[in-house]
Amino acid sequence: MVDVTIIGCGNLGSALITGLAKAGNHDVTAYDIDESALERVASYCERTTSDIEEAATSEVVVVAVKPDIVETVLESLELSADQTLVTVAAGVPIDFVNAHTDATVVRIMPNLAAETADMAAAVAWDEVDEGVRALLADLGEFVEIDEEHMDVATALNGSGPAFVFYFLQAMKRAAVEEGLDDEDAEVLAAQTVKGAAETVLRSDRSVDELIDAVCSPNGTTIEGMEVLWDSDLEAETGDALAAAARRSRELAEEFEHD
Ligand SMILES: NC(=O)C1=CN([C@@H]2O[C@H](COP(=O)(O)OP(=O)(O)OC[C@H]3O[C@@H](n4cnc5c(N)ncnc54)[C@H](OP(=O)(O)O)[C@@H]3O)[C@@H](O)[C@H]2O)C=CC1
Ligand SMILES: O=C(O)[C@@H]1CCC=N1
Repeated sequence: MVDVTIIGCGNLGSALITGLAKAGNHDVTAYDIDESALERVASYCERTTSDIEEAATSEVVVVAVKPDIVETVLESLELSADQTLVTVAAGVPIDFVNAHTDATVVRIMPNLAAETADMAAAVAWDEVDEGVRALLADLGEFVEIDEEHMDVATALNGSGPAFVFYFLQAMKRAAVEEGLDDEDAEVLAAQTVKGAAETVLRSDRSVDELIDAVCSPNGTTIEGMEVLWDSDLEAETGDALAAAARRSRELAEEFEHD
């Protein structure tokens, strides 16, 4: 059992706590200044606290507050060199966190699918931290990257779930327009996205080969694919990803000027 504290139990922190509870390999302490946030996660963790000193005793401490609150939290956290501090905040550089703590700093870009242990995460570290590796492995898939690529990871797998939710909803709405029941359309759209993603992860075939495999000659799929290939969807998706990455770089600049 690795002792983990999650500081900030909002959207992301609560997803991490719920996912870790399912995996069952961590002793989790939840810390937040908002009592109602602690109440919402209480059944998924060993203890909740609003005492920062109690929160600071774990081997791994994850700071999951908004980027502009990170400095305040770091200033109140007394960690030692044998502890690990995990930062998840968009745009907050490792150097900035290092300047505020004696702990080993690991930067990750997680996502909301931590809740179901289907998280995609990118991690940047000077050397592998076994405690964090075990935590990430429990919550889904992760890749190791250089910190300079954190902005694009933030756009791809941090913001990415929102982009996919949007596409899923567009598919669902179109099916409802065609007459399908709302709930049935949601189940079919969501399971289709999940199954397609799982197929990409598990298959040896490329995405183009998989598209080909669905497109029967003179069948239905090719009619829909012709519409997508003729549209601006690929370029617009690229623009969305670039906008999110640009914002991550902007946030980082704010910390560099501190
Ligand atoms: N949401 C996402 O999908 C992802 C988020 N992230 C990163 O995770 C971080 C958190 O995002 P998110 O969960 O969406 O934010 P939320 O606002 O949902 O959660 C933050 C939580 O921290 C609490 N909080 C505020 N100040 C303090 C403090 N001083 N000490 C402890 N807790 C505090 C907030 O309380 P209150 O509401 O009362 O202010 C809230 O409960 C961000 O840095 C973001 O960049 C990374 C990847 C994905
Ligand atoms: O929107 C944000 O800033 C955070 C970081 C990635 C996902 N949510």
